[in-house]
Amino acid sequence: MTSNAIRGIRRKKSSLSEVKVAVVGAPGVGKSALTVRFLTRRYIGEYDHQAETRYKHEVLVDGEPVLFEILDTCPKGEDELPSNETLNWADGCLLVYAITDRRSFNYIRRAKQILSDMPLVLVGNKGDMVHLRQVSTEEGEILAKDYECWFQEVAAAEQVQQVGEVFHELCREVLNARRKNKQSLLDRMLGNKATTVRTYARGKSDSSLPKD
Ligand SMILES: Nc1nc2c(ncn2[C@@H]2O[C@H](COP(=O)(O)OP(=O)(O)OP(=O)(O)O)[C@@H](O)[C@H]2O)c(=O)[nH]1
Repeated sequence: MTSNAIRGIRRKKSSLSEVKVAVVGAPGVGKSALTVRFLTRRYIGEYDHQAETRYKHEVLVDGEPVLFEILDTCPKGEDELPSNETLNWADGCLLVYAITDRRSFNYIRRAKQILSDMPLVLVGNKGDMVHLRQVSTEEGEILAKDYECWFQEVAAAEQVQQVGEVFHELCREVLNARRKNKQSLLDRMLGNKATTVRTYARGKSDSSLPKD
């Protein structure tokens, strides 16, 4: 392999962003169906797993390579909220409820109370089951406005592109938040430096002033 090729691979690897996503929601809302849809483009109707599952998946988001780490959480019941370990691990959360299940919408409100200030996307799944709807689209929109996050109703059972977009949007939010944090850190550092320079300059000019 030529040295140019090696440099190319190194550059590509270093530009790969890693984004850790926790998929959070009450039992049975379709967390696994959404995750598997995004990972494989397939719909798995019955996904029997008893424990949380972690996946890695590399995709292009807006033309940039991103390595997703996705934690498909698996609460044992409606009272089990995501653990601190999960929340500390995640860069962002996909909050999933089913439009056919009012209690799963209430689960999201309870889960949100323990979330730190992190990028979120709110998803109302099972959008194909409108005849069994218990949560209106407006309620989803109002909650998302309250959380200042992106919201979409989807159907893991029927949609591929829309489900992918939900994950992509969360990725954009995470990368934006990361950029903002970096920028504010940089501003703070530059701000401190500027203060130092100013102090030094004044000191110098003060000492060069003729004394009365
Ligand atoms: N009609 C319909 N059914 C869905 C959809 N998404 C998931 N389901 C069904 O809902 C049930 C639960 O889906 P899962 O993906 O296992 O839900 P989960 O949130 O991962 O459940 P837990 O692992 O128990 O927390 C399954 O029977 C799925 O086939 C959807 O978009 N539409």
